[in-house]
Amino acid sequence: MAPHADEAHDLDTAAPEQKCLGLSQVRRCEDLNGHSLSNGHSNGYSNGNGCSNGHGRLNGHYTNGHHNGNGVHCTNGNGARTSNGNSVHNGNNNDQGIDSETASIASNWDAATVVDMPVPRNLPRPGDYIEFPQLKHKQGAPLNRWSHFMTRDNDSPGAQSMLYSQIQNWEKTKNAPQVGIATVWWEGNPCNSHLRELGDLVRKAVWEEGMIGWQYGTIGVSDGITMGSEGMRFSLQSRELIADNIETITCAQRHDANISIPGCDKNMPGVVIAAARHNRPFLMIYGGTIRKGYSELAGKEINITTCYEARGALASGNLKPCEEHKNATPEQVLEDIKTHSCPGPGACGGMYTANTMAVAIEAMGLTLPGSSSHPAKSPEKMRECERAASTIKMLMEKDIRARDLMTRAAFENAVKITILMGGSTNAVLHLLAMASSADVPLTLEDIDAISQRTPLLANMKPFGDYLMEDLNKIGGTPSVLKFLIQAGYIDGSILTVTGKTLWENVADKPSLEFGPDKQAIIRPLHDPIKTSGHIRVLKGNLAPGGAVAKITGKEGEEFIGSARCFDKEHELDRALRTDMKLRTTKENIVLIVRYEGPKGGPGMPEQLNASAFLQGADMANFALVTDGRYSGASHGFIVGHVVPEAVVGGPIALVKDGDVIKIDAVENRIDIIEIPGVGKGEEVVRRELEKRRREWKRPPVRPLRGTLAKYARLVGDASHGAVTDLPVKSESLEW
Ligand SMILES: CC[C@@](C)(O)[C@@H](O)C(=O)O
Repeated sequence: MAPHADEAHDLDTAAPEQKCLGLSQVRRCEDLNGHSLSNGHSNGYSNGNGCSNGHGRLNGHYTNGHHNGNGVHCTNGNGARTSNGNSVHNGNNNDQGIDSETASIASNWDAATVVDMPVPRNLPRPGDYIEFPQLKHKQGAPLNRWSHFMTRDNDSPGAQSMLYSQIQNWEKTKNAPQVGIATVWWEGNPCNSHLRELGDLVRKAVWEEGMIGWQYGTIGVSDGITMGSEGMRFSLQSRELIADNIETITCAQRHDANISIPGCDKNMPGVVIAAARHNRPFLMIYGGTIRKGYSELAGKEINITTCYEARGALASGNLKPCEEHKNATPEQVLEDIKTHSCPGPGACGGMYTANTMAVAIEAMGLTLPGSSSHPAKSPEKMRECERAASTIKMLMEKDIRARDLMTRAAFENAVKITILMGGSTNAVLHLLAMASSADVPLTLEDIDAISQRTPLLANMKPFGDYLMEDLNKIGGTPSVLKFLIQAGYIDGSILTVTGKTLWENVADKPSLEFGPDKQAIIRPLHDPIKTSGHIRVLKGNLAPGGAVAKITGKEGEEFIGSARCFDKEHELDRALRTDMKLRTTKENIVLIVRYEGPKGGPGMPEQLNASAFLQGADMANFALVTDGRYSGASHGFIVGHVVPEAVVGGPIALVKDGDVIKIDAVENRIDIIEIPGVGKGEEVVRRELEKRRREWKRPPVRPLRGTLAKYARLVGDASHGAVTDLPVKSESLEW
């Protein structure tokens, strides 16, 4: 069937980085947020007013008179509110790629009366994605901007018949907007097992708003369950598959909006990457954290990490029962820990990867307030699901799309809160990947620069004492955001899914209190855990393309030791279990685990088994270096994401047992500084590595077929987020 005339060539052609959309005309702006994209990280800190940071940020001309009733006036105490002054009168013109016929369909939709909406538009580059004329922006009705091409007139009777069979109501089939509800549901993982129930709540609320809610599932992989096995190789690629899955359904089925409900680590970046690609009105509902567990035999609160660390403790004779149960064997203690670590549904409870990503995405404004800290099983989580329906409808009415919120300032918030909260190293990969999908410039160097000037404040696990459930009790992420906006670390002026600014979302939340007898989870600014970030981007002759370390300071800031190399994680695992000489050495050892990168693994597996073993066995004289990655639960002197990875001939492939390696988390370097029998110093090492490179042969790469083989062929390096959907520079792409 020939496309509708208005479906064919009705696209806006302005370059995305120049776009800022007024509604009845395309306006060109320097950038998306009133400051230059290229120097975005020089954001500086706001003046504590929590709303304006003096960058002319767009923060609040979103008036539609109904639904959110926000009237958005900044409530930051000083009334500061900035606008870039580009308010554009929308009027009722019909030049946005939606014909008059469609407009009449829209009349059922109580057209919004938006008059002034300087939303920072971040449209994809024309040609990057399958194009729909509805790429044109328009406030108010119709809300079925994408789906009406199937449901109007008689062009698609087959589609209409099939849709009607599910809806049983012609009025709705023809006119109601269609909201995709993507749940990363599957029942084998506590992080995901409850998501369909949450999806059902959302679906019901969407229908009650007069819209159609289509719930569907995506794939998911559990890091916790696959940890240490070949299955773990599928974990990182599941992020890409989730993104592909949601992009496919949203675009193929022409959904008018998307609500995604992820739970486990890769789920969150996966749904956000999808949102940047389909660029429909979007919001994310995080599945929520698990409750903490308790082991009677160990006599302490426990969580999933306790299981992994108990393994090392068992092997080294450190796993002991508490006094009250002193007759229990170590095996019984382990059994009790395993039984009680996961007391219900929800994602792993510390500031591990899932909670890190959820907090980061909330700080970007892509969730309702509190989404990242509401526990999986809580009335707050249920209310959030119900509220999602009216929120998405409001976003559709205002035509605020995913990329409009995915600005440079939003990404900076995400990086900063990851550091302030002691988040997972995986956030580096995921934020780079998410930014890449939204065409927002964000580099490893930007993350490093932010980390250098951002303190670590949260006393949360893995290295600290508290879990997300504890944080929720003191006000959760909204109270933390309120504090951090007031402190000037987080930009409160970004637009969020509520149609209000981040500051407006949290201004009336409880304030954190500091001092004796108050909370001990978030440290005051004058007493941080570390004055700069725990996430360190290292470079040096071992990782010329970058590496990412997690250094909280507890483990020291410098490590010098002799290399002990392992090709693949299972070799190290075997050595840790069986090589008593290695385990009992008093020498400083740098364990190198290679051929575990995105391509070489393939799949860049998380190496929690090794890091937890070292913790559980108190092996503080060991550092770990890998081209793979770590769990959010990993801590100790750990360096991952080494680029270039071994399989492409990176220097990590050339290290030999005994080489002396220095990791310097102050100067942010990782170098081979001495080669026994050859000599010391930069030049000597460089020449020796050149010699070894000539002798190096790439080991056979497996597998050759199937999803991981496809992944290995497509995936980029970790310093660029390990993405499979790399930005294409020109149309002359070689196939
Ligand atoms: C056991 C599962 C974890 C904690 O490893 C993973 O979720 C992560 O944080 O990376």
